[in-house]
Amino acid sequence: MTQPTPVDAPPPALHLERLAKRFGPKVAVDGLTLTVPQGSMLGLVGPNGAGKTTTLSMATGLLRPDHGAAAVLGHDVWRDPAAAKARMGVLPDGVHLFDRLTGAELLRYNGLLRSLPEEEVARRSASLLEALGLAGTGGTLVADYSAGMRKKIALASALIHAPRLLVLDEPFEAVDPVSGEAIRAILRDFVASGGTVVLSSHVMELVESLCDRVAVVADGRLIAAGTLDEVRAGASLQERFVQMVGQQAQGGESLAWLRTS
Ligand SMILES: Nc1ncnc2c1ncn2[C@@H]1O[C@H](COP(=O)(O)OP(=O)(O)OP(=O)(O)O)[C@@H](O)[C@H]1O
Repeated sequence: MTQPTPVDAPPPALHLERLAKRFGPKVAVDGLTLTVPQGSMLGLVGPNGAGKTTTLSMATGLLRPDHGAAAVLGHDVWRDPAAAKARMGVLPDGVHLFDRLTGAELLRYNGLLRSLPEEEVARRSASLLEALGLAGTGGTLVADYSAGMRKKIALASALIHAPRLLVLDEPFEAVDPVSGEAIRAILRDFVASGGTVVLSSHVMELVESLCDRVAVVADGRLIAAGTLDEVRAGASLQERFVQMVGQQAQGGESLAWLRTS
């Protein structure tokens, strides 16, 4: 696979090379190439059905691409999955958790699965539960968690082995503002210490305030990528996004029947 970096440069945190996926007649991802340098926070944005989740699923080894390749810190996700996955923490779309475990048990399970010693798992679990505002609910069954709490425990599970790359599908969805702020602080700190984050979101203001790089996907193709300033080109990200994607809200004449008077 083509590496766009010079031989002696550090490998990118994530490199996607002409990834493609089709579901029956539907082309979900159409030859998408993207490089995410280490130490950056990239926001992946695009309209509903653009192919973001499919891309992230292929990037993280959850969905096998029809064509193309993905590499995490130089390790091919499909040819060397153990090395790639050891370096990556993933918050997938529509997380399926073992919900008959308590939050603390779920973290312990994930920590032990990552070969961490028992005491280290306990230490990291306690600090993650605390940082994410779940300290009082570590003994509650995940089945009894709210949607936002499930998102937070899934994020904690993705962090417990201190990965170098975090791939997060809509990490702020259903999360309250206080927890959202805590998650932002965790992600900023993670990147400041050399980690890399790739997150998808529909909230342009959030991407604008948190990310230093943006990739815009539409119809399974990358239509823009670069630093935040390069992509927004003097406008707000929201304005640029609407211009690029061309799905400006219509006046709603077809909904005239909805007007009551
Ligand atoms: N398992 C599947 N079977 C059939 N079609 C699928 C499947 N998964 C995704 N698709 C289709 O592929 C396209 C891309 O879907 P995907 O979930 O990747 O988009 P997305 O950008 O994440 O959307 P959203 O912002 O709404 O979450 C859509 O047209 C979707 O209907």
